[in-house]
Amino acid sequence: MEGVDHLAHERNKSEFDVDAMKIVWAGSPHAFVVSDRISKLVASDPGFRKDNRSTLSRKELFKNTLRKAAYAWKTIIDLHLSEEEAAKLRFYVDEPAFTDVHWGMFIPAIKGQGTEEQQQKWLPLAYKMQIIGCYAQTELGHGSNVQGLETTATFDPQTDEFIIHSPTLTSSKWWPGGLGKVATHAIAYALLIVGGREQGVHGFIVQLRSLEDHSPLPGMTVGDIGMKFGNGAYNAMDNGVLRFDHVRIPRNQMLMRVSQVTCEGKYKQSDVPRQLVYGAMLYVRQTIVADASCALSRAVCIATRYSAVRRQFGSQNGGPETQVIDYKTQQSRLFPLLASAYAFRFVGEWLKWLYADVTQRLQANDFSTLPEAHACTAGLKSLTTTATADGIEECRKLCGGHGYLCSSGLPELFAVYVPACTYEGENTVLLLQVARFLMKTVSQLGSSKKPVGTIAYMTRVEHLMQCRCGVQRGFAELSADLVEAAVAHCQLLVVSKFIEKLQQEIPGKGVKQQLEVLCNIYALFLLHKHQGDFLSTGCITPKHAALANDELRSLYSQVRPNAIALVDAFNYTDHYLGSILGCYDGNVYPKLYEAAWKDPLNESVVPDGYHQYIRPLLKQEIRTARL
Ligand SMILES: CC/C=C\C/C=C\C/C=C\C/C=C\C/C=C\C/C=C/C(=O)SCCNC(=O)CCNC(=O)[C@H](O)C(C)(C)COP(=O)(O)OP(=O)(O)OC[C@H]1O[C@@H](n2cnc3c(N)ncnc32)[C@H](O)[C@@H]1OP(=O)(O)O
Ligand SMILES: Cc1cc2nc3c(=O)[nH]c(=O)nc-3n(C[C@H](O)[C@H](O)[C@H](O)COP(=O)(O)OP(=O)(O)OC[C@H]3O[C@@H](n4cnc5c(N)ncnc54)[C@H](O)[C@@H]3O)c2cc1C
Repeated sequence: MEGVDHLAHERNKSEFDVDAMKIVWAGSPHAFVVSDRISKLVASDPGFRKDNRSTLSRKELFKNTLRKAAYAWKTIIDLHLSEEEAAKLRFYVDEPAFTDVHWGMFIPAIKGQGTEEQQQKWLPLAYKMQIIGCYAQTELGHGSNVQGLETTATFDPQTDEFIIHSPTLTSSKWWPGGLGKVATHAIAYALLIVGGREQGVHGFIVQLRSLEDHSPLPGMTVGDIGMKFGNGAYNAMDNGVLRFDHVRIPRNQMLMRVSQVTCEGKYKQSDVPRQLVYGAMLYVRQTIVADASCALSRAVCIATRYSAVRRQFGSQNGGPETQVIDYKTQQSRLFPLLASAYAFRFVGEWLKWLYADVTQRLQANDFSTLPEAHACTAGLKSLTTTATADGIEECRKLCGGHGYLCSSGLPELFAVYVPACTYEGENTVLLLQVARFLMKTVSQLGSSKKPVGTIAYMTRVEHLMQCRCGVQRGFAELSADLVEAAVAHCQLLVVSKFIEKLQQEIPGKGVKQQLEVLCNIYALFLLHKHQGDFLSTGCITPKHAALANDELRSLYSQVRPNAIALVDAFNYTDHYLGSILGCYDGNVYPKLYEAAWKDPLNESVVPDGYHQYIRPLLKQEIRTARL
């Protein structure tokens, strides 16, 4: 039944103002208007079609991605879109591409680590896409351990140049997105050697390919690293390999905000901390947290709508079966994920503020909050991406068998999303950074240096005041426990930022009440999941635990009538969702049926290969056939 809203009865049940919730989700009325307009623009333009992605070969997929990126750029120019609108357009085009890294890493690295002069030279070219950049840090043999990178940048005072070189196979750059086939330039990270002395890892702007015919410049061996997890999905991205053979670049192409090399060959450090070399990672981790709520909400939207459409068992007197969303087990798996999507949205908003704050301070040479900003971005990146990747997979299972179809949108979403647990800092490695920060704080408790900001609570935890161990002592031995402590610290951040959000004025009938329910679900679900830890540490009694579980069940019942409206508030178009199971009108079965016939296998009734393989089998001619 085309045109009928099969979820209308669900929408009629909702107890709050969905339009007002859409604005809360978007962040502001302005953000909502921009997001709404651009998502509809992309959805209505056949040039951004994506429903055939999973059936394309790698080469076709990649070429189609190039076409879309060029088309997106033309649209941005033709419509005079602002930077904010252009970023939204790329977001809703929803295809991993070299442009993500160009805008998301190459430009921020120059902004954060380049001098004024370098920014003036390179940024206008990058903004106009007259050069396309990638971020070449990771090597075949070294990813997490940045200080272990082997690529060298040796200063030659005779020519005022750096010689960039890959001395070993393991020093080959390996993974950078956009590097394989597209990027003309890279921010390449290399061990700086000046006057025979190693000065640690620094970033360099290196041209990779000719701006005339795109051929690699002399001394560069460059290509794609090959197929990745999932058909379609992240294979639209040309993650690359690069080897340098004594490539020479001018001295002024070392990013010199943090430290400089003079033409006489003197290495000088500014009074900004060395850690600013890692600045681009701080920025991207913050954007990844914001993105986690998008990916999780997308999966949750699909699973929630489909759970309201899908019916199994419970038919009474020949009436309809029960909607699976009414099963308590389905609710107990789905609603904590719905709550998490909202929780990550708000902690992402807060992290954006924290990042803006630390950036402003750094510009004024106040470096005091950098360690906290590093711990927050690293920890929340780890927590939200792990939960989102697991959550997408849970949503797939919540959709039963149909969740396994590519047309559900969930396999591709998972395949594209799951590397977020690894890139931009492997999640366990990042939690160890948080643990180190926490242990440092503990070791300073009782001194004159009082913890402030997100760690201020530590002074109130009595038994921490008794800890007097050095940071390093026992760290490695206890690292598995410390990682759990780091997760707990980050969960505390998520919960407290959700609570702070609720303390703000939130307009719209019933909106605040719904958010309170979701906040309580998020917190109580955590308590439920980690009941053992809470009980064993005496933080709660068994009675508290039982009360919390009762409350959780009651909260699920409160969410139930509002579930569809709560996912409608994400305001996703059917194009962006890319899922038959999650389509707005809930008309799932005819769409699934129709889509099946479009599969390339159904182009012929009798398949290719029948005469060669099936018929000889059936006719028992297999032994004589030439296979
Ligand atoms: C389809 C796309 C989907 C989603 C994306 C959505 C949005 C993103 C938008 C744009 C991005 C575009 C595309 C994304 C897709 C993929 C791109 C992927 C890119 C990459 O992966 S780039 C490579 C990233 N690599 C890493 O992250 C490496 C991880 N390793 C490290 O960070 C460090 O080596 C490590 C682990 C921190 C160790 O550092 P080190 O060896 O120096 O040892 P220490 O532990 O002693 O640290 C020294 C000192 O420095 C402090 N510190 C460390 N890092 C930072 C930092 N970033 N900022 C500030 N300070 C830092 C540390 O705490 C120590 O301080 P202390 O001495 O204790 O005071
Ligand atoms: C899709 C994708 C896109 C990427 N894009 C880019 C890009 O654009 N540019 C770029 O430079 N890089 C990129 N990368 C590389 C990425 O940043 C690295 O893969 C990442 O930093 C993890 O490093 P690794 O692969 O060396 O993992 P490893 O560090 O080898 O991790 C392997 C295992 O060892 C464990 N481990 C490592 N160190 C420790 C430790 N100290 N203590 C305890 N356990 C440890 C980890 O927890 C993990 O379980 C990309 C990667 C992917 C998958």
